[in-house]
Amino acid sequence: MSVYTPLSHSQLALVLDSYGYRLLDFRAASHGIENSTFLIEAQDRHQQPAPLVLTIFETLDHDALAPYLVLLGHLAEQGLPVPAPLTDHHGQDQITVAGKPAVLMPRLPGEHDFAVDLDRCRQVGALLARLHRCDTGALLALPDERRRLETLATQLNQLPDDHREGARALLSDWQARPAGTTLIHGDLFRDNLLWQQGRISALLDFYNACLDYPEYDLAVTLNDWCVDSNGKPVAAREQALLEGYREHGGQLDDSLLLEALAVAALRFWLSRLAGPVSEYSEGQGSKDPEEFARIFQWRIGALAG
Ligand SMILES: Nc1ncnc2c1ncn2[C@@H]1O[C@H](COP(=O)(O)OP(=O)(O)O)[C@@H](O)[C@H]1O
Ligand SMILES: N[C@@H](CCOP(=O)(O)O)C(=O)O
Repeated sequence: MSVYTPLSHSQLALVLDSYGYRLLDFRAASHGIENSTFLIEAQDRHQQPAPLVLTIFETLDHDALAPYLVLLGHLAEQGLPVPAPLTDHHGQDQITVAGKPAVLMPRLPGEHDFAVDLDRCRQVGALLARLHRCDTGALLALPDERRRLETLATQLNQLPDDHREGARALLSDWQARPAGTTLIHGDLFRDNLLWQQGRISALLDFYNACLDYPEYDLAVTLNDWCVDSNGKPVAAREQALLEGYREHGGQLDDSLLLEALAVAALRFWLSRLAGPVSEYSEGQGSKDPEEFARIFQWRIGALAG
């Protein structure tokens, strides 16, 4: 759970009122480290239950948030299990709460479940293939991952001596490639999916989405879903995820994937080293960088052959 911006019952009731909902109860979300997320029980105008989520954005401003909201609406329209933003009485999909941008969305069904098996890996691969096929014509420009990597490169001096120069060279090779043009999620970790009766019911947290190589998205995903507690790749899981991807029309370049796996491991090692978005959090706040140090070691070893 992370709540950087606490809200009182009456503050939240006022917010919901401007959308035509009556607040019954709320709690902080138990996952997530970037924003303040409240899971809400409410009633609509017809006294029907309305499960909702309010997210207060801790780092994105209104302009930066706009492309993600367009993206969510677009993906929901195309039948992906993502929450489309709701609009208030004034037709706005973004509001200001406690001085920060905020968005109200339907709460999608399902629960977090961190267990990994081959069937789940296959479903995740299939979901990524669907996402990567989405048309991007109607979207507003999304920030590009290359810029994020450029910013994260400032953390390279925090790496241990034996990895620093290798990591620098890897990143500079990667950055020299032109960016890909496929819509990618960029953060498909287990905590960004919900499950219901063994099927994926929600894909969440699109705030790392961008246009880049599908191999990079697969790499981010494989590094969370398909490694053991020592960061060692689990071949059967990788195969299942990639099979699911290919069976649903996804195509990939194996040598690009090998490099992307190392870059993606480094990306989350560096972002975890950079620390939480704010000193103050009522919850999880940060994640262990060492987990990605171990994954990086495996991935850079495989890349070196
Ligand atoms: N629309 C939604 N439906 C159901 N649960 C949600 C929804 N949005 C967020 N959550 C819950 O809140 C958590 C944090 O949301 P997320 O967008 O991942 O925040 P953060 O950006 O802080 O990582 C999710 O892991 C999930 O448990
Ligand atoms: N998945 C990343 C952190 C991104 O934060 P999230 O809370 O938005 O998923 C990691 O594990 O480092």
